[in-house]
Amino acid sequence: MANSTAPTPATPGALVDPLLNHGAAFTQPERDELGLTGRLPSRVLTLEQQAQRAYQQLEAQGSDLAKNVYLEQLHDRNETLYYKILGEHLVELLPIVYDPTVGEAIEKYSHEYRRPRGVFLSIDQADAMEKAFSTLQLGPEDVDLIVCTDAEQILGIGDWGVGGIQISVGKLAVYTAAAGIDPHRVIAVSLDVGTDRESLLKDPLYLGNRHRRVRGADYDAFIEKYLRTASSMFPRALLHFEDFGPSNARRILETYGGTYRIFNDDMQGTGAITLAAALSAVKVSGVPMRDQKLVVFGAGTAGVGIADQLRDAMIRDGASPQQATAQVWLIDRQGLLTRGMPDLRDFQRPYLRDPAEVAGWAADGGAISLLETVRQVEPTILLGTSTVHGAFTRQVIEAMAAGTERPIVFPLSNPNSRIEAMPADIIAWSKGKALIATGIPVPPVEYDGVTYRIAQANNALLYPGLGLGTIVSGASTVTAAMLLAAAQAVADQVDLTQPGASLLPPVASLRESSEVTAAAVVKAAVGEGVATSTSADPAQAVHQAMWEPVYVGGAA
Ligand SMILES: NC(=O)C1=CN([C@@H]2O[C@H](COP(=O)(O)OP(=O)(O)OC[C@H]3O[C@@H](n4cnc5c(N)ncnc54)[C@H](O)[C@@H]3O)[C@@H](O)[C@H]2O)C=CC1
Ligand SMILES: CC(=O)C(=O)O
Ligand SMILES: [Mg+2]
Repeated sequence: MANSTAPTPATPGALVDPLLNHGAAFTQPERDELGLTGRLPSRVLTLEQQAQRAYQQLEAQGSDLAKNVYLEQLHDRNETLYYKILGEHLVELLPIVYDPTVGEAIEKYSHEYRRPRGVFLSIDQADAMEKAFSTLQLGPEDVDLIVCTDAEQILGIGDWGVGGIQISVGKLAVYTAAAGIDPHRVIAVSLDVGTDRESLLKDPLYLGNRHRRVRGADYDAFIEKYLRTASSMFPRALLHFEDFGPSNARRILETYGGTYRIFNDDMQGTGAITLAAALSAVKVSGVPMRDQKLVVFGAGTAGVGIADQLRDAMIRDGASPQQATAQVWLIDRQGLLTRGMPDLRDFQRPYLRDPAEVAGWAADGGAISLLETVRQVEPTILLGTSTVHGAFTRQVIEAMAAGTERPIVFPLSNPNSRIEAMPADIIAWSKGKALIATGIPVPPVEYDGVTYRIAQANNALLYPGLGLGTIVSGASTVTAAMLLAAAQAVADQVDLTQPGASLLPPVASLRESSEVTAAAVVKAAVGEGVATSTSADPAQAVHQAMWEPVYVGGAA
């Protein structure tokens, strides 16, 4: 049969644009005004009725990935409705649109693909960057936030090339659901520099650049061009960096942090939320922050970002810089990191141990294991940012519990397949003594008559409030004092009076918690002199800035 040349009937714009679409909730006058007469079933629904229907459809999906795909389709159809059901079911749906299910969506991106969301910037067409942003038709005042990734270290699952766009999309969804960042004023970006994952390079359906990662001077020039272009086209925007590889994450922040309004979530956001959990745990354990001994298992972007923040907290609590640094031990693939080892990274250097100090720790003269380090050091805090599932064995936890009364154990690796140990095991092995926070959401654990609520030390519990405070204050940079204010504000919201209490506020109260955190960040930005917009009442300014999922007249 010959293809028809007749034009396809046009779908009216108000039904196509997810930011404008109200679907069956368009009122009769709106339908007339927007050219929708006869293009919708006659009944006009409320947003609440639409949300009820969409939630029923969602619940009928057979798997978490299917739910993620359903929600993304809704996101692409009607953003107000998407955020309505996300906000109403945040505890249930955060793990679907974000960690851990987003990891699966990223792995399957090229196969589950329906339609694009965000801006795809290719290193092979670096000169088209400005043109690509221009297609959004947004002016210099119109953008508050851009989340970008080059996807080299997605969560704990490694390099996923262009599929990483979904982490930018997921992080933005959390910003809006958790802190009311206006979804009309944000952009998700993929910086496609290629991928080193063989399975993607061989996959005929892979949607990204089918070549290896570009590194070196060309990569650096591409990042610099992105920073220049994004910040000159959208000077108000906070530039959030997510899931870059360890060699680039810190370098980009350190090179450009003083010049551009950059935030590295894996280093700064993770460091701050872990500090908040540690502040709570220290209150319970009774060991002062200045005396904490920290073993980091997995000394990459997140692990050393956290070590830096905890070391600074020890210094603020009275330890000398030298003492605080000496109270941190890093373990990576080579075992305990000591001076003179090959393949060390610059950012690990402050914490390297003297080989003489640890001589004899390795039974066979080889690598010094986690277990041996725990036995020798008797740490008070054990941090997992290694992506090694099961690395915190019973022996490790028992050794830790033998050395300290209330061991603080934070297995932070995501997603579920990467966590270093499950809380139920850590609680049983430590006989209920461990103070725990994880990256993934974990249900409460019953042990010996106590209900242990497990804090989710995922940067999602902090970065939305930090971002909102940065946007409301118009801060020119994200300073250490703003990060500290956010961590302290999160920690201050925790009630630790009950045995087994969570070390962090629950996801159920994330929106309220983000509002409080944002006000503290605004005050810190003003105090630091980096705010460009001031208000007599920061809490009120934050409250007013928060977007709500409601239909605003016509197709607004
Ligand atoms: N809870 C949270 O908010 C966050 C959690 N993370 C999690 O932390 C993990 C690491 O993420 P990044 O720091 O971005 O990655 P990264 O690649 O920078 O760091 C991982 C480190 O673990 C080391 N490692 C791998 N195998 C090891 C082994 N067998 N023994 C010891 N060390 C080993 C690697 O060499 C690397 O230095 C991921 O699972 C990620 O999901 C990261 C950011 C935030
Ligand atoms: C939570 C997060 O940012 C990560 O796992 O990379
Ligand atoms: Mg991340």
